[in-house]
Amino acid sequence: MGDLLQVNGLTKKFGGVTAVNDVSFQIGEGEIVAVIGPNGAGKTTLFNMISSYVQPTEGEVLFKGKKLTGRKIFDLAHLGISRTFQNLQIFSNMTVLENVMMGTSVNLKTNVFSAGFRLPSVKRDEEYAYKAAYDVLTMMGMNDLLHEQAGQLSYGLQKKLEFARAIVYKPELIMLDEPMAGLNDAETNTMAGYISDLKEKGHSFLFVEHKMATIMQLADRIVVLDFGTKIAEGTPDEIQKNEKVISAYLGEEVI
Ligand SMILES: Nc1ncnc2c1ncn2[C@@H]1O[C@H](COP(=O)(O)OP(=O)(O)OP(=O)(O)O)[C@@H](O)[C@H]1O
Repeated sequence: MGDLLQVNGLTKKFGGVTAVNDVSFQIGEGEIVAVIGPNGAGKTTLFNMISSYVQPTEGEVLFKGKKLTGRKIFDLAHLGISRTFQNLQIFSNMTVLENVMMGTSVNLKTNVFSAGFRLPSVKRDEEYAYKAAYDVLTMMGMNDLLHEQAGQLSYGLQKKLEFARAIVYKPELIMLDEPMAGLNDAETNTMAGYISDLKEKGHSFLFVEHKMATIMQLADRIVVLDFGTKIAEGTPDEIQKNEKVISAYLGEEVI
């Protein structure tokens, strides 16, 4: 399995605080990697560096051998990387369909939402965006909500909507920051099902999550952070038995 993503020695210092300290790991094609660790361990900062929201103090990230570090956020989408956020980032005043259509703009030649002229290329792009968004929303059982205002949806549905927007342009690597947070058990299982299905289709995932059962079920490999440092990496089985991880994070009850 070739490496899709290589994280090499990432460090981030905020003034006197070292939020992430010399963290390295890889993600192979079609692999699901989870990042876990106690609150404040540096998970979100690591995520932000990988997705170019935050520049590292040291280290670099390669995607299919190309350097990501220093690129614009929009470039990442073009390269085939998407991400969701711990705090939902949907367009509340737009409809469900429009939100997901926005996610397709990376694959379009024209800007569907600002194009003033009714050129054939704009129409083709609009049709593409509509069909791609419709197909994803149908797959996720949300096709009866197409014209609802996104801000009016329940929290669980808004999480699904953000996920739909992240996957609509079929990125190779999908980064999810706490995709199950705030979801009930049924919603969590549904979300886990979508992730497994996409893995079957060859997509790779990097996700941060606190729900242990879901992580153990989904992840091929787990990276554990504590105080910004990687203290362990391994399969779910290995991580559950790792003494350092148990004392730093998991506690005795999980084993
Ligand atoms: N912009 C910032 N400026 C200063 N310190 C920051 C900044 N962002 C994060 N930190 C600090 O870096 C450390 C890591 O924070 P981070 O949010 O990455 O942890 P986390 O593992 O994602 O936590 P949680 O599980 O609570 O989301 C913390 O000590 C935090 O206070």
